Amino acid sequence: MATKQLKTFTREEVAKHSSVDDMWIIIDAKVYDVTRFKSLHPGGTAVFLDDEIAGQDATEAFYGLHRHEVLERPQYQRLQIGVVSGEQPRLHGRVPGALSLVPYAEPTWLTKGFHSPYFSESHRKLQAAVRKFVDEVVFPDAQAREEDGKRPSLDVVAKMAEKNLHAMRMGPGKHLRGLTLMDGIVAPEEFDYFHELVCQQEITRMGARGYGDGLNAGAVIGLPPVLNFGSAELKARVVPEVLQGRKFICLAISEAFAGSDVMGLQTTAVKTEDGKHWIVNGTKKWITNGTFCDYFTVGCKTEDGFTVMLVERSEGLETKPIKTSYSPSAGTAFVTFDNVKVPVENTLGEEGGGIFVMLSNFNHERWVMCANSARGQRLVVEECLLWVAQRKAFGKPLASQAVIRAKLAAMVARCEAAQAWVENVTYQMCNMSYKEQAGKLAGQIALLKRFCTQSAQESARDAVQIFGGRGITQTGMGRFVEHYHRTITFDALLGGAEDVLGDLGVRQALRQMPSDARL
Ligand code: HEM
Repeated sequence: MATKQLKTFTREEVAKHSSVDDMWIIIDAKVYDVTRFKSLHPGGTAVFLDDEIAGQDATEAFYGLHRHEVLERPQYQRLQIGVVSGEQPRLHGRVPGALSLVPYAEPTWLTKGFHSPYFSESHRKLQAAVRKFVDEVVFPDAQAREEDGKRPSLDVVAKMAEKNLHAMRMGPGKHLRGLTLMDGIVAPEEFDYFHELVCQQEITRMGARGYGDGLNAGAVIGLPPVLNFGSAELKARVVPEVLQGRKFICLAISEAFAGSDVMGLQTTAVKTEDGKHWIVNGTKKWITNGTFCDYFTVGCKTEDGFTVMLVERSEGLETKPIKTSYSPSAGTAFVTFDNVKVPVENTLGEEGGGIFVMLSNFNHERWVMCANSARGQRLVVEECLLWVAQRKAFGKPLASQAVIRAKLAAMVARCEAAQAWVENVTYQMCNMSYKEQAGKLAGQIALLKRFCTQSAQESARDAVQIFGGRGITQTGMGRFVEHYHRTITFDALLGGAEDVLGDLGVRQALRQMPSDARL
């Protein structure tokens, strides 16, 4: 199709087109012919008949009611017939791959003129590449899948695999050996938890919570037990196909009977007489990615206590979707095991040693959630700052109301505090062995997660107050805030509920109290 030739008009010429049968408007120096469109306009025809709109510059009115992305939709781009002579369009929405210049929209280490002791040139290069990739490849799919509820597109999963993004989301370790990470930007041996933080936070920045979980979050929590406790044969078979996005894995621990109470689980695994297989019976609930997974890392009650094993989708294993408050893209499932036969070689760790397998997994899982929570909050701060600056109420920008500024002050403080604590813990992880992390950081990460999810929920509430009705509307200007507010409680529950984690953190601290210290 030939590109339409855009003409140049003076503002006086545009003003002549202000009748019902011939109507133009200006938005950001671009001239739109809305004569036919106005009767199809989702906001009604009447708005265009206003003397201050027809034939006039409607930029301010437009941006008070629409996100910039509306003008980027092909069906509306076609309405543009020209530009105002001597003027240049300058307004933009999200610029793919670019850093945002909105204050606090980026963590300090990505803010011009600010410094950080943690991030090197290699982290910065990775960040730039992952942002570009996520914005160009993943973001459009995320928005579409959140809407239609389908799982993330397999070609996006495959493209992420080409960059080895699935592998990088597992953190540093032997699984990265020999891989080309993000076209070789980072060498596998230099990849550390800050590199992983970059990957996790850039993916979260999409603002699509259900889709984000659908995008192999199951592997982030379900594969490490295989990596750390699986036999060499099992790892050789399962790990590459999961990291290459050809097979999917999830963590199946929680049950309807027992949420955070791992010892109260009722799914059983009993050995066959020849000792070669486990026979698994029971159910699991709220299993992220379960609807489409090939592998399930399952916690079972066994003769010796609690054992974790890798169960493959096979006869007797069924999954049903659970409707939750985020999108079905996450593949949240109810899983039933009816005499499912599992080779004993699929046992992860010691028989009866499942608690150790689970506990050692929790730190990384919760740290990922903290990293994501800190980044999710920041996106909401950015949305709110943009909104209060461009939206007018009572004849003044919303930002001129002190009560709005007070809310923003609290939101900024929370997200900066969360990020600073996440970066500090990340630094500790980079400098501690896996075992040391398990011993020293479990309490700290539990408290951090509690802080992140509580502050996220407070900011979600503030953001809805700032956006008003749009904060509870799934389309239009407040759509990211609505989504955030609707889905934020997931973070506060998955990987341990807030009260449970708070208690864990304090109990750990009390255990380390010096016996001779007194007030
Ligand atoms: C080329 C110009 C325009 C296009 C393509 C356009 C498109 C749209 C679209 C797609 C919506 C649905 C909501 C959304 O997706 O954000 C909408 C809603 C709306 N539009 Fe427009 N519009 C244009 C110009 C205007 C102008 C100049 C005004 C007013 C002065 C206006 C007033 C409204 C109103 C009041 C709504 C409903 C907003 C809401 O429910 O929150 N539109 N428009």
